[in-house]
Amino acid sequence: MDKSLASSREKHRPNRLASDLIYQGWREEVKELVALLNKPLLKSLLSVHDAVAQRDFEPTLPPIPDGVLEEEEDSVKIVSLVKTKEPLLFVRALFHYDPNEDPAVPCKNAAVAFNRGDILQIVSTEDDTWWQACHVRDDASQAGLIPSQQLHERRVALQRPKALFKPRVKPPGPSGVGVNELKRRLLISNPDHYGVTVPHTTREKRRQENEGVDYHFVSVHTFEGGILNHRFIEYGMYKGHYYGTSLDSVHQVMAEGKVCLLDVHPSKIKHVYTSEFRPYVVFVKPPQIEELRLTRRRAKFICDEDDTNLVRIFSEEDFEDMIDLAETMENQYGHLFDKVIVNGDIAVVFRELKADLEKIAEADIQWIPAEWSCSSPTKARRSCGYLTGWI
Ligand SMILES: Nc1ncnc2c1ncn2[C@@H]1O[C@H](COP(=O)(O)OP(=O)(O)OP(=O)(O)O)[C@@H](O)[C@H]1O
Repeated sequence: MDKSLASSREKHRPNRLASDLIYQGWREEVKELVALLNKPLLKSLLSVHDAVAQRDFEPTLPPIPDGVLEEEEDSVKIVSLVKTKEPLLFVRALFHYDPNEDPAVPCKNAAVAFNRGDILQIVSTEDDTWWQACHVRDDASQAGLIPSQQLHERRVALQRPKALFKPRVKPPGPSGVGVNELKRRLLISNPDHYGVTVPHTTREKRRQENEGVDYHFVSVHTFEGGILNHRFIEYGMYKGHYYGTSLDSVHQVMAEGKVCLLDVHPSKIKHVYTSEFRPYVVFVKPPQIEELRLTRRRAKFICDEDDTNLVRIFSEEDFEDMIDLAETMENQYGHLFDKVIVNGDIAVVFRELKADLEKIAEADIQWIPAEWSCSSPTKARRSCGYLTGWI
């Protein structure tokens, strides 16, 4: 498309178009159109289009030095090396790094410390083990060494889960950290916006239960077919009956136009880690033990002892297990989490979570793996190193 077309669209920015259409009596359609045109994805698409139409992407070449063309040589080749303003790549850190705690870093003073969530500009990936990067938040920041993706992945793979050495911890076990409480509060706060999945089970339907509301009641044959066809995100057996959460049940919630609140063990996140679901993963972790004791004084939780569900109050041992298990999970799966919240004061935590989810829904902006930016639905392996795309 040529410049004249691009500049003609410039004149028809949403506001001008909107007032023309409102004048013609298209008020509702106009609102929808303006909302659509203001979506970040569409805006980016239009700005890329304009850049291409105006050939903005071409580097500005420096002028040819005086006298070069007057030289007597038969053929003069002018080679210009131009470094564009384009950076090598931006990444968002998925783990915390402190060179002072890293005995392997070649030079602590030449390394860059960062926290989970920081945005870094990668300057060099030439070395397999140590990359060079600087912080984006800070214009004056110097580039320095950071562990490469490969190095960090190797380190994580070598980490032994702490739980293996702690016989009291029973992963995945009842955590009681408050995931259901937060889900329940989100649902009540906006039932038109949030939804939850209906699980499948092979046990008999009880009188007060409804098919498709409490559970999908299915035969063992159907359930096992679902397992074979990888239709379950998570499943297990309790008192001789299967229970599970299927991918289809997530589709059902999404088909109603709702955000699906899904509670899964971190090891199962990979099943929904696709461009189709684009999950936003929130890890709920317990506060320090003093705050746990204080906030959970009156709380009760369901635990499974000798195959029986018991409702009981938290013991000191439950608190310690909860903290240990959360630490193990965060070490092992921290790279999969978009947000970590510490569930201390429930009212404060709920407000924070709700505001965060609303911000994401409104802005329609989320960090995603770079491979999801291509059009076909893809599964991604979120590496424990970095995420490299931002949409
Ligand atoms: N921040 C909090 N302050 C006080 N009580 C809380 C808080 N968070 C959760 N609770 C209470 O702790 C108990 C266990 O919470 P909840 O059932 O939500 O845990 P859960 O993580 O979903 O556990 P499970 O995975 O075992 O189902 C409930 O009685 C809940 O009301």
